[in-house]
Amino acid sequence: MPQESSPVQHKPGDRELVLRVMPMPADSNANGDIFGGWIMAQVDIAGSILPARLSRGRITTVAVNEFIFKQPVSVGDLLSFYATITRVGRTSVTVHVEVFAERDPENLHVVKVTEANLTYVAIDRDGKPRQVTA
Ligand SMILES: CCCCCCCCCCCCCCCC(=O)SCCNC(=O)CCNC(=O)[C@H](O)C(C)(C)COP(=O)(O)OP(=O)(O)OC[C@H]1O[C@@H](n2cnc3c(N)ncnc32)[C@H](O)[C@@H]1OP(=O)(O)O
Repeated sequence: MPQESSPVQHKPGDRELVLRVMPMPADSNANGDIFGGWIMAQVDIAGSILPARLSRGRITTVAVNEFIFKQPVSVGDLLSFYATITRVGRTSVTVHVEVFAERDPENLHVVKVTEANLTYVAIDRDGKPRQVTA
């Protein structure tokens, strides 16, 4: 664990658990699986954590470069979101997010359900791009 007062450093390639969440019945679609849009929203939040830390301020999502639903997600799956910074530009940061589902406590197994690449832009108070690092 970092000391409370020390800034957290992230280098491209470092993978970090940034979010854990369990979908509920209200997040289901007509097939009984979890809505893709719900998963996308969680991935957007998870992907924003490292760029927000790195840029030390406001960020916004500029692009979802790739998004793959590899396996359906079910109510009660424990989802873990791992993020890796893959590129740091002048004002933008690109992140790879992998989502794993831990399911079936009686026969516990872990499945990669989703992966995505997203790009975030550091913005100032007026919503204009600003440099990621000073
Ligand atoms: C404290 C620790 C805990 C942290 C914990 C904090 C949690 C923190 C939570 C925050 C929560 C956020 C997560 C919700 C995120 C939303 O919900 S965001 C909502 C949806 N997004 C929006 O509404 C954005 C709308 N778009 C815009 O406002 C403008 O297009 C932008 C993004 C400011 C960019 O402005 P622009 O003038 O077009 O900028 P431009 O100079 O052309 O490009 C800027 C950069 O973007 C890149 N770019 C542009 N288009 C693309 C593209 N299609 N693909 C890839 N890159 C592109 C450019 O290459 C450039 O990068 P650099 O070369 O400078 O590195």
